[in-house]
Amino acid sequence: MMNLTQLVLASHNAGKLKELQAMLGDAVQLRSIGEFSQVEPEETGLSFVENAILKARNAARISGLPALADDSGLAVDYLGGAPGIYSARYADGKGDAANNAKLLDALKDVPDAERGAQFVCVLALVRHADDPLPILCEGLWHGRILHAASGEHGFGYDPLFWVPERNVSSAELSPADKNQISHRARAMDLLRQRLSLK
Ligand SMILES: O=P(O)(O)OP(=O)(O)OP(=O)(O)OC[C@H]1O[C@@H](n2cnc3c(O)ncnc32)[C@H](O)[C@@H]1O
Ligand SMILES: [Mg+2]
Repeated sequence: MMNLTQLVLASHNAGKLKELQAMLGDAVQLRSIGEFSQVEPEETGLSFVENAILKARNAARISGLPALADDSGLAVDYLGGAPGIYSARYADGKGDAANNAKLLDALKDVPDAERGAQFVCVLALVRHADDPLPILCEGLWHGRILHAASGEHGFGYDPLFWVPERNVSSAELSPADKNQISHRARAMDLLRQRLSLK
């Protein structure tokens, strides 16, 4: 088994780093790829899996450390799974607020019953840049897209994602609660099992 006291997280998203480090606890220290490079790799894959592997390999190459990547996004039923792997770029790189505004507009007048969506998270772990056997773990979180933003916690699309288990938006969940039930939490549970971490 690999020595995993230190991993580089192949992400420039501070929200992901915070959540993943909280889930891992003290056993594994996540170092941001931002310590090594500010250049973000182009996400050229057509699936979450491809993009997660691409980001993990890139970070391992740059840092010389084993690397964990998180490729995630929001798949909306009414939009045939969009924005999906393009979630971060949905409003052409103008950021979270613009992404949320565009999504609300795309679902204007769509009734609740047709506003189903899932958050998706794929975690990829490589021991080194050319690792032929990346560990892949996926987590899904089912919910619905609200008609207006609500809540201040989290990041990205959280203010628009209604969580049926709690009857609030995911931005209204405490960070600890989100980290128990989110797509990312589910993927991380699987990863911990694969690595025999507790
Ligand atoms: O690629 P890295 O550097 O990791 O950072 P990123 O923000 O570009 O990450 P992705 O390419 O995986 O795109 C993820 C998109 O999905 C959104 N997203 C992912 N997880 C989320 C969560 O838990 N809550 C809200 N939005 C989330 C996020 O805001 C982005 O728009
Ligand atoms: Mg990205």
